[in-house]
Amino acid sequence: MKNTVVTFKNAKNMNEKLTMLTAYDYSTAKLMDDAGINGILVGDSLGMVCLGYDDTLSVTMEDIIHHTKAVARGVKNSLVVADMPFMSYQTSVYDAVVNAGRLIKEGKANAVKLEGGLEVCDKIEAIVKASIPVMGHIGLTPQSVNAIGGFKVQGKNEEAARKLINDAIAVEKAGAFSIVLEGVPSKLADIITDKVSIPTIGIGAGARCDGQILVYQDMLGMFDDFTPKFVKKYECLGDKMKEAFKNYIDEVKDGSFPSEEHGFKIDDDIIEKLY
Ligand SMILES: Nc1nc(=O)c2c([nH]1)NC[C@@H]1CN(c3ccc(C(=O)N[C@@H](CCC(=O)O)C(=O)O)cc3)CN21
Ligand SMILES: CC(C)C(=O)C(=O)O
Ligand SMILES: [Mg+2]
Repeated sequence: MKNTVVTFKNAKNMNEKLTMLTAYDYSTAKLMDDAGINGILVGDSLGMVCLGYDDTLSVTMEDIIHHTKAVARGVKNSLVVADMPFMSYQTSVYDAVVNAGRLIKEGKANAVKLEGGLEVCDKIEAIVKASIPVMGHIGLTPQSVNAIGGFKVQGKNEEAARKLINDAIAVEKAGAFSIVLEGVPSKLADIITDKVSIPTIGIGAGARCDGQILVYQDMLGMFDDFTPKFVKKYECLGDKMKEAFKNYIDEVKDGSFPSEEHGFKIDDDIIEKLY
């Protein structure tokens, strides 16, 4: 059945965990959708895992739209959420609504996600007023990497913890249907999950969140530039892929690929005429 923002809200009330993964292309999204994932995020982590940047700041609207279109074509039942890239919503409420609209209209996303607490609530409110569902994202917010001074766990002291609780409440009040908690101590994430009536989706935020999300290359073991503590590798596909690439190289070099079965036939009398 098609997952909607209503599915997400009901899941919290039913105490049923929500599952999300990132995806950036058609075939990966299709596999996840077939597997029964609730939501797929076209994350701006795209910049790091697909495009090779050191952070997410260079990702553009065009990048996200391009990849969201591909993901949306692969999906039947998952909720497609597109990340609003850096500087597509921070600049003004107007920019936020226009760019959220493009992710829905051109990208075919079902919802958008943007980073921040109290300071972005005017944008969340305006986008929601335009009938576009918004997912919040607080804690470790990678678009603030230069302001924070790295990809670091947030909310470790009392003041910062209180700020995160207030941010979550503000984001809910602004109309978000769900909120990502990234890089937050587990016991603080528990408090936030209890304080808000929208589902919390955790990544490095413990087991009591209403749902979980991971970057798919991380959980498949396909990305090793860095491995956050919160990543569990369900597979080591990177090693398996490298092995397959090596076998292909060896077989082409030694002539065992392609074999006859991989070729196409033509009548011998035609070939004779060509000689
Ligand atoms: N592949 C990938 N996975 C992600 O989860 C991810 C991205 N890329 N790109 C966008 C952001 C950046 N994220 C990151 C990046 C690094 C750490 C990290 O290295 N954390 C360390 C230090 C934590 C600390 O010092 O507080 C860790 O051990 O987890 C965490 C999250 C999460 N997102
Ligand atoms: C890690 C998730 C939450 C994200 O924002 C992304 O992949 O860009
Ligand atoms: Mg992101």
